[in-house]
Amino acid sequence: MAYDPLLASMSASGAWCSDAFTLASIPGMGAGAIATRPIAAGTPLFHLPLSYLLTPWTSALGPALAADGGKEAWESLADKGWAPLILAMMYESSLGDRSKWAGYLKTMPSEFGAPMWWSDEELEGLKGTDIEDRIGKASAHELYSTTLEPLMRSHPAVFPPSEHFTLHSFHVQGSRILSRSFTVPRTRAGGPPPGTDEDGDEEEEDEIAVMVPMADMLNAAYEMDNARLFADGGDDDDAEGVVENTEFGEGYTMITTKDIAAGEQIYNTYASPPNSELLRKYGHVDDLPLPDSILSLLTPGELGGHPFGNAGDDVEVPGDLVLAAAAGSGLEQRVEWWLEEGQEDVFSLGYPDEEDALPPAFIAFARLLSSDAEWTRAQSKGKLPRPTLDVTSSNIIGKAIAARRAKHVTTLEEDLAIIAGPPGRQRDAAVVRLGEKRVLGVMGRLVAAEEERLRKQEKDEAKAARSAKRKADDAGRAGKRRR
Ligand SMILES: C[S@@+](CC[C@H](N)C(=O)[O-])C[C@H]1O[C@@H](n2cnc3c(N)ncnc32)[C@H](O)[C@@H]1O
Repeated sequence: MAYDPLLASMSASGAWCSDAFTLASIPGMGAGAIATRPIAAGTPLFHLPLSYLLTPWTSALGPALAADGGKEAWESLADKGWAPLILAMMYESSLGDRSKWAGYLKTMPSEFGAPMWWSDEELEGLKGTDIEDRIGKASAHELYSTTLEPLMRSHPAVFPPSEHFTLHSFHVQGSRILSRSFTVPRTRAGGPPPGTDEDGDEEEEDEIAVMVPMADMLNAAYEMDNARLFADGGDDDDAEGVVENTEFGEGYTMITTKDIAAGEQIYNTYASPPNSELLRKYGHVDDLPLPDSILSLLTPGELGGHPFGNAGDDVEVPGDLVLAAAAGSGLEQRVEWWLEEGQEDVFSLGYPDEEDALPPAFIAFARLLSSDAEWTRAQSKGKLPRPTLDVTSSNIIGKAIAARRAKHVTTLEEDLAIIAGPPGRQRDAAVVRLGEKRVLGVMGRLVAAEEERLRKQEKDEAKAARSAKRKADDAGRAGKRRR
């Protein structure tokens, strides 16, 4: 069967795999893992030794380049993000059956739904969404042409002319990493231990992207995860003791976190990102039944007979829209101060939960721009403004939300009509747009209601103060008359 090479490659590398699940084709999701019998929570499904993770240090590329006089060239990639892993995957693919990961590489997709692969016309559908400026095709291309291509050209013995060393293959491997990699501490990937800083203290170990065969065959959907990858050896804070019960050596083990019925799909978690991020990285969107707590916040127009979406959706409101909404002069100095304090220049809005509706930093920023008293206090005390809404800051935030909403070029009706149609890239883009518009709509109304309440409160307080003053004046006049 199609996945036999992966299983064979796993067992040849000292990995272990339970027969409590099988890999199968799942409509709309590619391959996925299905339970072949009931599985209790806490059951290991497969285990991989560290040496079977595909990383820049476990790959045969480093030694091959060193043997060809390319040690320094290889090491020069260390601060170039995914470049070493992409090159290692290109190289391992070129080895064919001589690669330790041959069976794994054969099961990997070469076609992707992520916008990196969309035509210009398809990309039009993402106008105004959070993905629009984050696709990163141009910067990826630059990494290839300025760094990887020259390195490969300097070592033709390691990189002979081959379909595996082209720009296309570079993008394929990059997309595999984007949609399937895991991050692990550098030393567990086979990398060098952290160095020391100028005080002689050990630097914090960084996390790097690696490929984890079989673990990347699991799909995910919002809060549906029933298994997770745990680090054997106890460096996983979330392991909750389950790891100590496994009999495996150092490596990673996929363990069920819930009881799973026979025939049910086994889901990992991708950390429940919003649809914009799901589409950008993984090439799909979550269009699942929304909870009543969200549905009740939508207008009939936003609902549009489609009670589905991603409860984890969010939208970013850039700080410059807040600055424009504040519309004051000399505010750039306040923005500079804010950034020097290490604060973000974008504010992420999601559906409100009971505790926090607006991010406190969003309110604090709006207050910094709108209140001279807060600005004076910020400068003299070095403190961020209090994250408490007043009429002016809620008005500014409302305007910034409206300005962010205006970046979407389609209407709700157009989006909903596309969503009612066939699946595909256009529909995925419309699902992203609808989710963003819903979040902005909900948050815009919430802020407007708060502004209204605060205005009324201000008016009532002013009225009460006037009436108290009148009473005091009347009492004063009466007192004078009595005297
Ligand atoms: C880590 S891989 C999972 C295995 C993958 N299905 C395969 O065939 O190799 C992630 C990819 O699986 C697909 N996928 C995962 N979860 C999905 C979902 N809920 N709906 C649709 N596709 C999904 C997406 O193509 C995503 O890029």
